[in-house]
Amino acid sequence: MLEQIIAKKRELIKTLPAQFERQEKPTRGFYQALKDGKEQTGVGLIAEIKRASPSKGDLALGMDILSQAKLYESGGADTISVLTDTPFFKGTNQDLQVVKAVTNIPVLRKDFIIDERQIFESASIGADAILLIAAVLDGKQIEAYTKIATDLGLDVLVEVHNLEELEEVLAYSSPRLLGVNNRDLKTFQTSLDVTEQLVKHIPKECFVVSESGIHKKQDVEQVVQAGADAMLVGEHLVTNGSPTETIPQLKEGAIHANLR
Ligand SMILES: O=C(O)c1ccccc1NCC(=O)[C@H](O)[C@H](O)COP(=O)(O)O
Repeated sequence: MLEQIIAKKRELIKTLPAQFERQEKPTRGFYQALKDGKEQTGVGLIAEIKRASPSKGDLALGMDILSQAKLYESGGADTISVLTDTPFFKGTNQDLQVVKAVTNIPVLRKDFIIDERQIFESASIGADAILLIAAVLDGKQIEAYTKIATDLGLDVLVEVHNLEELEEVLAYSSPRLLGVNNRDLKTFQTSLDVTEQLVKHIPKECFVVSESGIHKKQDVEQVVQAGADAMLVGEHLVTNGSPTETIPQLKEGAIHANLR
């Protein structure tokens, strides 16, 4: 699946312009917002706008992005992730622009970045942070792309799925924000044990985000207890009623973990 996604991405990148306009406005601090969220509630939250996915198909095709984003913010999300990939996730760059315009919290562009022009594009559409995936980039590319993003004022979330990817990343850079994705990209199964296992190998200075497969407060308790500082939640928040109720419920899991 990942190979198919990347093959399609390569085709689309050919159509990107060589240059993009710089944003006038300064970016919102994505990393800082997650840190503040952790300090205030025990766990930072990246709430995801996810219309569809390769593993689950259509999740929330008719979702009103504008009100969903506002509900994320008023429900207590510290930041928002927007999947901008169209062929596999049915998201768009415009989704991100809408989210940025109607909220005051930082926005992550969640896409499959394999070319530096996509980083300039991310800045031009108003992203405050980008995702770099170790399953599709080597350590050197992650180091180089992080520099480009940082120079543009963007924060970077580096994502790993296993120890091999983690070691490759750490051999070339020291990411401030490290995402551990609990989804196996071959089987699509999610297991929070991935966070438990990998956190032990992550330097203490990294701010760890547990990503995917988080659906209830017990899941949050498990990943926070394991050492995660923040979580990235998509499916649960787009399919389970109002985020003003589901977000506080999830965040409660951190209180339980920290009380132990
Ligand atoms: O979600 C998928 O099916 C998927 C398949 C292949 C590559 C990436 C995929 N998802 C991207 C994500 O990382 C998740 O959207 C994100 O972590 C939220 O996960 P969830 O809370 O389980 O929706």
